[in-house]
Amino acid sequence: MATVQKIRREHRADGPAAVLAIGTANPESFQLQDDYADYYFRVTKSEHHADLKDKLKRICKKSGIEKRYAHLDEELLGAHPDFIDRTLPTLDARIEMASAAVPALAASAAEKAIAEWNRPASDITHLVFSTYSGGKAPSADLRLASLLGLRPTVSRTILSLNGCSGGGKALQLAKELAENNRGARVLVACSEITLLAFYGSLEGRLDTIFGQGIFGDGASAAIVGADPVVVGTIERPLFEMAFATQTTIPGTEDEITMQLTKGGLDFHVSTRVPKLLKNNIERCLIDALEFLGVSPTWNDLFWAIHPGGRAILDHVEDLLALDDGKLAASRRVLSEFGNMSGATVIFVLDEMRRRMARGEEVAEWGVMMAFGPGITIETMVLHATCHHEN
Ligand SMILES: CCCCCCCCCCCCCCCCCC(=O)SCCNC(=O)CCNC(=O)[C@H](O)C(C)(C)COP(=O)(O)OP(=O)(O)OC[C@H]1O[C@@H](n2cnc3c(N)ncnc32)[C@H](O)[C@@H]1OP(=O)(O)O
Repeated sequence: MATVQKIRREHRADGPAAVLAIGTANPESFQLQDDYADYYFRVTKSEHHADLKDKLKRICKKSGIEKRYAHLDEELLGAHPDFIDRTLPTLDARIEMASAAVPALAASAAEKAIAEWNRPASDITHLVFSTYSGGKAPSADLRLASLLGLRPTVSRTILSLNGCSGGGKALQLAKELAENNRGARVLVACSEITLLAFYGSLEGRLDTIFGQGIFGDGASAAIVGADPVVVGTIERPLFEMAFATQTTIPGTEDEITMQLTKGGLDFHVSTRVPKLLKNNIERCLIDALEFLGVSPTWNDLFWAIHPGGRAILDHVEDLLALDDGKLAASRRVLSEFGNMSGATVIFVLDEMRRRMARGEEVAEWGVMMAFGPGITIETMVLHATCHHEN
């Protein structure tokens, strides 16, 4: 008779989990940051809020963003003018729209990841899906499984309202699943669509103006698995996942919040967030790297930091005295897409592997960090295996 220990040993993977493929997608419609304040106040018919328009212009100018994508374009908004007024009961209509758009965008990203992975979608054993843009069951994870033709036994997990830390958490869960289930192949999908939180401006609601200045829509996907199939180089690891932690900054529950209301998704991000992160991330980094028994200088590592805002990247760079270019992957993603909440950090990994393939980043070891409500800090130590691949 087999023992539980023996069964456990046989069902665990031998090697560490690794990111085996990445895909990303955005809606077709985009706005240039330089034009955004004019666009927003025109389509929301709020030109009379001149002071708020000036504020949005200031935020856009300092955002480090050039372009952002959005599912809710002028035409769709024209068909739903009630979305502009946050006091109207539009939640049902927003959720209906998001429940189709969120999995569809996730499928576009996942199809690219699966094509790169080089194996059929039916080989995926687990799905971890993260989004703040939902409010229905069955959720976007089931719809995505159906769009991709995943097997009926695929084991699904949905993470809701994790905000900007959702991608980090989803990757950490994927690592645990892959290492504890021999042969598992986990599809991580993050899909964020801002239409739940799109309102016209209102005096005294500065969160709305802030959100309009930095957030955008996007979906990202990664395939995670241990013990890659190397015969015929079917699977090629990009980043081995060495160690992951989650930390919550005590007493910061009210600094980043999200709540579904009858009028959509209400959110608040305090102006203290960049400073709070600056004061707390070094401890997370030291703990994660001490556990591994290494103490590199910060510039010896590569950095895949969630670009929650330009000020967050500036604070991290300053705190760790990082050389110019060390945060180039995060800054480029911020510039090209804005803050796509939980989806963003996988975009940064995608950009990082391109930089590594071009020889623009040579560090072998690195850190991925994502930040969200809590305030939660997700930290993962990565070992890159994609430097000399292309
Ligand atoms: C086409 C796309 C369409 C998109 C539609 C989008 C619709 C909205 C959707 C939102 C959904 C979001 C839900 C997710 C929420 C969870 C987010 C997270 O988990 S974690 C998110 C983590 N991300 C962050 O925490 C963002 C980090 N922050 C930053 O990166 C920067 O502060 C900055 C870029 C925003 C401004 O640059 P900086 O160098 O600081 O420049 P200054 O000091 O000169 O300030 C300029 C003006 O900005 C003001 N202001 C600043 N902050 C806030 C605020 N929080 N609050 C309000 N206002 C704020 C400040 O008061 C000043 O006003 P004024 O004096 O001129 O009147």
